[in-house]
Parts: sequence; structure tokens; C-alpha cells
Amino acid sequence: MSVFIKICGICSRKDLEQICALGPDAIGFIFWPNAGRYVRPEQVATWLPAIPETIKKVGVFVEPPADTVESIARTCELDVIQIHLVSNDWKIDRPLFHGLEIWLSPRMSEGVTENLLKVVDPEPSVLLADSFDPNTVGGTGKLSSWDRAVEMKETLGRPVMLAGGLNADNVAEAIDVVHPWGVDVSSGVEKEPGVKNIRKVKKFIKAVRG
Ligand SMILES: O=C(O)c1ccccc1N[C@@H]1O[C@H](COP(=O)(O)O)[C@@H](O)[C@H]1O
Repeated sequence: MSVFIKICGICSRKDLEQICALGPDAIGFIFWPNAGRYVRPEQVATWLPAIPETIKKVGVFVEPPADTVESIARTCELDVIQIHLVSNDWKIDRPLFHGLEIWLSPRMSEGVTENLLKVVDPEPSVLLADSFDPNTVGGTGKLSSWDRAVEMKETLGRPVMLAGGLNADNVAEAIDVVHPWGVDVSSGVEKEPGVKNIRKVKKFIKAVRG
């Protein structure tokens, strides 16, 4: 079965158009205001006509209120909400409207239990195995623990999207070891934070699809 590919942290229309032409399965926009790769939802809304229907639009959030998620999901016609956790006790403040697909990125320093699936409503359909950094969240370019990713897949029985420090040189090995449902990359296909290197994106997609 083919491995799902998400290219994350797109910050300009130029990058968006060139990346969409390479045919990833999904593209991601960072809507966490503290991130260097933050993009304004109103800006992303102007790019919508350039995104083929076949490519899923993923909005990335860190422990967001439900109102924020729903408002940005509408503005940007998102297909997927990717939520990153930074604490052990966060829970969404109310159920999200149905029809949105939720992907959840837990703190990878903690053990994973069934409780994790209850922090959002609807439950996450995909779990994201990202790297752990006590000082920041996401998009660090640091390699994640592939052992933890396998453990999460086996314990919770949900599809796992592997993220964290992937690039064209290590993604084939990562797929061999973890057998993830999908792979997610940001820093590993950039010239500098927030600016993609299209040659690296092309190499990454080729390394996954062969
Ligand atoms: O990219 C960011 O700035 C970011 C901010 C907050 C949460 C998640 C973020 N990015 C996610 O990080 C992983 C891996 O990124 P990398 O390849 O190691 O740079 C990916 O899931 C992004 O969606």
C-alpha cells in the first residue's frame, strides 16, 4: 500500500503552487501564532483556487479552543485538523463539528494510553508521531523516536503518521522500520524556515514513492 505524504509549513503562494504540482497527498498550514511558519488564515483563503481537490488541506494547531479550529476550518476549507499536545491534561473545550477529520500529535515523552483518544471529540483518526522537545513544539527538524512510533501504532491500533526530522535521505529507512500509514515533513524540505526547497520536496516524494 502506498504511503500517504504530507508536506507541511507552507508559507507562500509560490511554494504552494510548485508543491501542489508535485502531487503530495496533503499540504499543511501552521495556524499556531507563536510559530515562525505561522500563516494568516485570510491569506491561505486567497490561495484556495490554486489547490487541487485531490490534495487534502491540513490546519496545524497547538491545544486550540474549539471556536478557533472551527472558524479557521471554515475560512480555509480545511479537510483535516492536526492538533499538537504540549501538556498531559489538555482536552478540547467542546466537541468539534462533525465532518472534520482530526489527527492528534501527543507528547512523545509520555506513555500512550487509550485516554489519548478521548482528548478530542470526534476521536482522532490518525496519530502523529513527532519528535519531543521540552522547550518547543513541532517543526524542529529533530528526528523522532521510531521505537515510540511503532509502540504507539501497536498500542492504540490507529494509523500512524511519522514526522520529525524526515528528509529525502532517511525517509525510505524510516518507512522500512516503522511501516507508518503516512509521512510528514517540513524542515527537511526547506532552504530556510518557512521557505521550501522544491528540489528537496521532489526528492522526498520520489524517495517515498520510488
Ligand atoms: O512547523 C511548525 O512550525 C510547527 C509548529 C507547531 C506545531 C507543529 C509544527 N510543525 C509540525 O512538525 C512536524 C515535523 O516537522 P519537521 O519535519 O521536523 O520540521 C510536522 O508534523 C509539522 O506539521
